[in-house]
Amino acid sequence: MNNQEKAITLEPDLGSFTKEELIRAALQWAGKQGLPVALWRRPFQSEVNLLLSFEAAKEVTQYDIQELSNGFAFAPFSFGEEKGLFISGDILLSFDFNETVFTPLNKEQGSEQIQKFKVQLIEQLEASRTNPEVPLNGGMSLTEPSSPSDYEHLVERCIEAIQAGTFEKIVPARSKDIALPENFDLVAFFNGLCQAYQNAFISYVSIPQAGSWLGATPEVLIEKETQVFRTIALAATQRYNPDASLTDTAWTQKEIEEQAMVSRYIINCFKKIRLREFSEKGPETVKAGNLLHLKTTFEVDLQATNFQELPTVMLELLHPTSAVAGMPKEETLAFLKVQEKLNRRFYSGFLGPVNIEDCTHLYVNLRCMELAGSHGRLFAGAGVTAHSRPQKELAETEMKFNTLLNILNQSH
Ligand SMILES: C=C(O[C@@H]1C=C(C(=O)O)C=C[C@H]1O)C(=O)O
Repeated sequence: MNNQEKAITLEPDLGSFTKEELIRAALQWAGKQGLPVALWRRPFQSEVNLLLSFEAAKEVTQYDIQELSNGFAFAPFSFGEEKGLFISGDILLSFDFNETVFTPLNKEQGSEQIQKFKVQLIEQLEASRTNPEVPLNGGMSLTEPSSPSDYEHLVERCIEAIQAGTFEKIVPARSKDIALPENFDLVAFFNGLCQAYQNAFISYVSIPQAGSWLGATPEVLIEKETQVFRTIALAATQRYNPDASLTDTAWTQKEIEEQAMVSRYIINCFKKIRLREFSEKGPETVKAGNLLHLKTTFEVDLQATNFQELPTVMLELLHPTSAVAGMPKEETLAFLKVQEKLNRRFYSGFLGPVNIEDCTHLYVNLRCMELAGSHGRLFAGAGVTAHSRPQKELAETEMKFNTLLNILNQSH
């Protein structure tokens, strides 16, 4: 285990608690003290991770992957103009099958911190029996007007702007406020998402400066697994039909072009930094919950190209990609700022573990919602091109909201 002390297996005194009880108590512990916390499950993994920190999340203007300690990144859509957040990890809790492992990430304090934390966690586990509620960060006002017809008009304005020639593609977004079920259970909802969406990155992040966010995103922004760098171009959307095979899925010209633009955007980023040695696989049809998308995967061997800074450089160049903003980037960002009338906050920003076990996995924060009190605010966008139809794009945002809504309704 790189940079980290040997993992300490859970002592028997905590062994009688279930994974759900431990997760709940750890989230409550962090919430009560106003400390940041991140809970996630990576695609196709059974392991659930929970990162705890003993200090506030740091505000950052850059994520230097080579320099950062073990932690979790949480960046807003307007990262660059606004600061991003970084949770420096002190303790990593990993839950896999019936085993829970506590790993100290902070070399100086290490195992002593774990022992102290376990004592506090036991107290919290007791308290949790009488009050199972997980405290949420944030208290957004739920007043943003974003009616379905407002969105259709926004799509119309996007189509007009594209036809006028300045833009190739624009991705307008909207939000939808919902009342949470009376017996809302965050941990049950998180588990429901993990079970329903094997190929998504499931996350719950709660940071006093950012609020509390839940999501099930299908989109990798950048990944570094030891010496492999990876990014993907994901776009185009249709409803998943369980009776049809993925390989038989037909895509319209509009959808093929829309996704090709995202691929082109990534290749242009590689060109900018004169990187020629990359592999490209796709486009292929992939399932994301109730939806299908087109995806192309790009990989680079960091050792062979001798380009260790690549993840940091590509992160700066890629975000926000044309899958969530548009093409050309700067012009669409300026257009959306005036026209969208939505504070996206952390929706379509990025998030994920950094330098944990020598891997970094950053995802685009899609299919997500912000939680506040008894309400949630869902966010979704759709790629608009010259051939878009407002009604269809509106329906697409509803389908994207359903990624979370279907499971919320099922698990309560
Ligand atoms: C913008 C979103 O999704 C993105 C846009 C897509 C599209 O326009 O078809 C598809 C996948 C994502 O890259 C979202 O989920 O809110």
